[in-house]
Amino acid sequence: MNNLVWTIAGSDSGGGAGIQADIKAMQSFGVHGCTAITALTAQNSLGVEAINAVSTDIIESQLLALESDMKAKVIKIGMLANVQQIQLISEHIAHYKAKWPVPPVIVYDPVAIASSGDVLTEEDTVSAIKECLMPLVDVITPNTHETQLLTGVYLIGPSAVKDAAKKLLSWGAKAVVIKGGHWDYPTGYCIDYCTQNGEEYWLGNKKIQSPHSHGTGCSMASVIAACLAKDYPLKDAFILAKAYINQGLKQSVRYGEGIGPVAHTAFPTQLDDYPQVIEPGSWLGDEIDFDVPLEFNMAADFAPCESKKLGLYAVVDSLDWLDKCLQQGITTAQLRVKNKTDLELDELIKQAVELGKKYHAHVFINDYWQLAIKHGAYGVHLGQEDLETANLAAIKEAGLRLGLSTHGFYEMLRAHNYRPSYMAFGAIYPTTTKDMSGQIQGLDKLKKCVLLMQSYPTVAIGGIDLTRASEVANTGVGSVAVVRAISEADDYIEAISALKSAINQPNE
Ligand SMILES: Cc1ncc(COP(=O)(O)OP(=O)(O)O)c(N)n1
Ligand SMILES: Cc1nc(C(=O)O)sc1CCOP(=O)(O)O
Ligand SMILES: [Mg+2]
Repeated sequence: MNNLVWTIAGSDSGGGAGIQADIKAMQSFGVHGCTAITALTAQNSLGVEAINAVSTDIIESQLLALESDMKAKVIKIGMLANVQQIQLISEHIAHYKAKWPVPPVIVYDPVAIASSGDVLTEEDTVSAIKECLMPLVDVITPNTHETQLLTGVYLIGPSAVKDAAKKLLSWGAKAVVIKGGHWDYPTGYCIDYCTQNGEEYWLGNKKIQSPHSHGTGCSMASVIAACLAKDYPLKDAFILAKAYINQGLKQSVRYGEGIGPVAHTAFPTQLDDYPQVIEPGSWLGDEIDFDVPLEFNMAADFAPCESKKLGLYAVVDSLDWLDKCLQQGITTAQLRVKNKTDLELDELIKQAVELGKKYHAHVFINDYWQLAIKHGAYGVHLGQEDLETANLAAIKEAGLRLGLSTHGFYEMLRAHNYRPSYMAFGAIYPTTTKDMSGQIQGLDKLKKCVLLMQSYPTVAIGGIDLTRASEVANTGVGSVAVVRAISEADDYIEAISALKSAINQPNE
């Protein structure tokens, strides 16, 4: 895996922002940072005394040295000190995008520096950014001040944020993250916005009251760049960058007489540091005028599961398989049927519930929450797309448990808003049971998610078989859900027994 990230940015002699912050943030996320320095700033904790632009020849020599030997997977661009620099960098990036075997992903964090002339307030700089650089940018990460300077849109509220983002997209950026750290909207909160491929996400948390916040913008963009280099989707990179900054603000200290730098720490492991995914129906959602979907019935705090560790979890597509699994002592199972008529479904779900009662097992019904309520199932399992349409209030009122699917950090935090009865993480490995391409999590992410969601029963699913079950269980996850490891086994009775042993579940 290519874990090389370049930062093309200015040096901060005070060590809190620019190149210095970028390298520290990248290091925290396990990527190797290379640099091409555009300016040598003279600054300390009290302010910027000088910005000494590096000549385009010297910048070019740094880029050529890196290109010949250390091609980047992601390039983060920070301070560009003048129009000549913007043009030079744009030409080089255009070349990389056209000629490299794997074109780099470009994260552009425009830097407005308020001292001896702010580059973003000069009209020819903004035109050069707009015309030369923006069409090459994959993700632009301005703060609210930089957004206003670039777009001319005054950010009086959330709809203005969306308008400004649309403008940046129309100039060619593929995705926009607008950092709300300096915004104080709503009062006492910090909300951030991201839009990509026609989707938009808002994150929010209470403002962390630390004056020592120098370098937060550069660091946040660098974490996004590092996470993209590690193949996280942008919405997860966005979450992790916010959590890293929140963690760093809590640990920040001053070194000079003025404002200290955000602290550089490690991968965030405390749920408290993670932002909230803002959803319709929530307090923050109302504050930022979210449209509530027509059929949306928000509910949270679903009935708990009997046990924190659900053990071997059989996901089956017929009553025959349900019966066979329960007969072998499996205590958690799911009926997951697709493409049946309403009449067939009604009968199947009724009988699945009866089988659960017969064997004193916990049977979840996938997707069909109305029939699960009608027949008094133990619980339902829903996907993220169901959250907008299912009547969650009715599921909760009927006392059914709710299991939710998640694929990554964004979906995990979204699911956490609903306080489900268990949280499922997938797909851990590639699987042929369902198209999960682009959503493979692996063991490292599973371990991180399980730690963050340790207050829930946790379930791992996707591509798990006998050879992998024990390494999955070693992440601390409380349950391993399987389809083919049972249904395609030569001897399903042996397979069930071996899977239970592999995850250290006693065979009752
Ligand atoms: C235990 C468990 N985890 C995840 C899923 C997937 O559910 P969903 O995202 O709703 O997708 P479909 O199963 O409906 O295709 C699951 N069923 N069970
Ligand atoms: C149904 C399902 N859901 C997944 C998710 O990640 O949400 S992966 C998956 C398929 C699991 O089948 P197998 O054990 O045969 O790989
Ligand atoms: Mg489903």
